[in-house]
Amino acid sequence: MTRGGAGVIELDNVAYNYGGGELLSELSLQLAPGSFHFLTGPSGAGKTTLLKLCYGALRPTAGHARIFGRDVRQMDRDEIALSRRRVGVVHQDCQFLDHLSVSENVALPLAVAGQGTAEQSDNLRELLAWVGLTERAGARPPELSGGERQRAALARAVIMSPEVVLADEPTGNVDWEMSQRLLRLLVELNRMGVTVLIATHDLQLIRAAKSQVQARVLRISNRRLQAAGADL
Ligand SMILES: Nc1ncnc2c1ncn2[C@@H]1O[C@H](COP(=O)(O)OP(=O)(O)OP(=O)(O)O)[C@@H](O)[C@H]1O
Repeated sequence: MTRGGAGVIELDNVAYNYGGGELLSELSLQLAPGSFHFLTGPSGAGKTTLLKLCYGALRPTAGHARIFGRDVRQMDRDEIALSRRRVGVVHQDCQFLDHLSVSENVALPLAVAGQGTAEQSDNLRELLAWVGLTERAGARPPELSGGERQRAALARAVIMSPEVVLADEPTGNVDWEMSQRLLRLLVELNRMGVTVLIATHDLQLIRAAKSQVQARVLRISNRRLQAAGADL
């Protein structure tokens, strides 16, 4: 079976363990097209691991992970790489190449996909303006502030016009005003139809989002995924 339900990404009774006992168990998640989810839970609970299961960087040790209806177990590396063009990831540590400029880092997924220079520069200009980094296009990543890094990481995640964005602590290490700005960008993407999942410790951010978007809040607790309490 490769076809699942209606989710763009689905985890079906998934477990994961890195070799030292089960980190995630009996975990099911369906990201419906255009939905907005927050994923929370204590440090070390497995949020980053769950995100990696969602984009095929890890394969479940039990259960099924489906990306656009395809079971990850049945996808080879090439197919996973292709599906990654449809899933933008904002990594917790940004993962920039420090010897390249901001614009080169943001454009990297386009270059890897072999897309032409004219197209690249149009997309790139638009995107850098969207995240407010036009003036910083030539800077190297180590010269950026925390908020600039996070915005550059978001721009890189969406340069391939993905259908899904998975953001791992996209507002880590930035002040409240900047975290609101990043949230607005993610909400804007969602309004354009992009499915969004944000992993975050920041419960204040989740509360602030409630007035902007209808979001489902999930929490990893004791290896399992559950709906967060109404206090959030
Ligand atoms: N490659 C790995 N090999 C072995 N253990 C790992 C690996 N990656 C993560 N872990 C362990 O799995 C657990 C969950 O890590 P993960 O990064 O998924 O949690 P998290 O909820 O995202 O944490 P944080 O909120 O601190 O970022 C941690 O105990 C971590 O040490």
